[in-house]
Amino acid sequence: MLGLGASWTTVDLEQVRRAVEAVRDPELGQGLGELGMVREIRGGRGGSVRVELALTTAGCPMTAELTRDVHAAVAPFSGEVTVELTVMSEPDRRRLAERFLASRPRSGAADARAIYAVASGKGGVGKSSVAANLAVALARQGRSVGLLDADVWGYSVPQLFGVHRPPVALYETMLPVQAHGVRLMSLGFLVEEGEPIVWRGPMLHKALTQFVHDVHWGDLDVMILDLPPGTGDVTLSVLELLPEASLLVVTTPQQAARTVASRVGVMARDVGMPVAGVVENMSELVCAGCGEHTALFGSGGGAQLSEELGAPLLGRVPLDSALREAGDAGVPVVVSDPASASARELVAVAGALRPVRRSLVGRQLGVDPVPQR
Ligand SMILES: Nc1ncnc2c1ncn2[C@@H]1O[C@H](COP(=O)(O)OP(=O)(O)OP(=O)(O)O)[C@@H](O)[C@H]1O
Repeated sequence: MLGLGASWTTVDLEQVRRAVEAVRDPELGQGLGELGMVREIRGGRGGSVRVELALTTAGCPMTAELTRDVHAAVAPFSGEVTVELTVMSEPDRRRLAERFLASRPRSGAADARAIYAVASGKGGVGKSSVAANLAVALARQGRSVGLLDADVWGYSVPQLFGVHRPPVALYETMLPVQAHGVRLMSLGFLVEEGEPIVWRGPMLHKALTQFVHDVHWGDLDVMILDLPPGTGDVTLSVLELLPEASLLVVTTPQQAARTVASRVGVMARDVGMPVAGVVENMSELVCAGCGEHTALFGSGGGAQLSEELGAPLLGRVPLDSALREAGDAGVPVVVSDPASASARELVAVAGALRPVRRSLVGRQLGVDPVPQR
């Protein structure tokens, strides 16, 4: 109360401040109070409130979402809310970056409680679609999830999540882009849309090392890697950087696809990497009208591969136009059409995932469900 007449504010500004401080920054995933972004909060005539926030960068891509969330948080206390956005001073940005660096898990993404590297023998079998939807399904089950697009030449995470903005960079650290509850990083965020990556091996290795170690992933329950198809250099680099990863192999039911996918399994065995499971994608096509099942790409590839690799077949995702349309629209199918056959199967795969640790005696050890926080 400022005591400037009956028409002046009767709003409890301390209460408003607490509500604003509790709003989570959509990009940074932390409370605005904790991030030091809440500046002045002033009451005005007729119970109106003016909230001043300092953003990390002038071009912050999430201002609309942030403003909306602050309005919603203050609405119960005040009739009219104005949100004014300014930019942090350099010393404040530096302080925030230092705090991020100090609180960063020592090995970045490698400290995630479970790491799954999603691989395939060849391109186009739906590896990225599976990786993206598993990440979102796990996030919707309450896990903190990161998705690193290591498919450097064929990056598709920006398209699958419908985000094409660069990540926020704060001095020596970069913050993952958040979408559908998942923390994302992809080379595709750092180049112009559609621009090809023509980097040589050492540059790619350096970029991936930075993605793993220098990005502020925060405390992750699950890290999912979308590997390039096959068993090339980039795949080996990533697996070296994340030695605790277990492999998830995606294949179609087709015998030819199964054969090339089994090479990935051989590579995993050679580098001592456990295989968490196999996902068969583009299994039967189910006719929406008559319910008839058609094995467009043959059948049995997933089951055979699972037997060959001694790893469980975690699911058979049908060919489904809902999944393809969702990918084109930039909203993963588990969000856009959760009742579709493909979404239901992908959620079931997420529920069946179990990390497998390397055993000291050469035997794989199954451990309990994706660890809880
Ligand atoms: N179950 C499915 N039903 C229908 N369409 C699918 C299914 N899975 C994937 N697709 C579609 O197939 C295409 C290839 O999928 P995706 O990009 O996920 O494959 P990929 O194995 O990651 O390919 P690459 O390795 O070449 O990037 C996409 O257009 C995707 O929408």
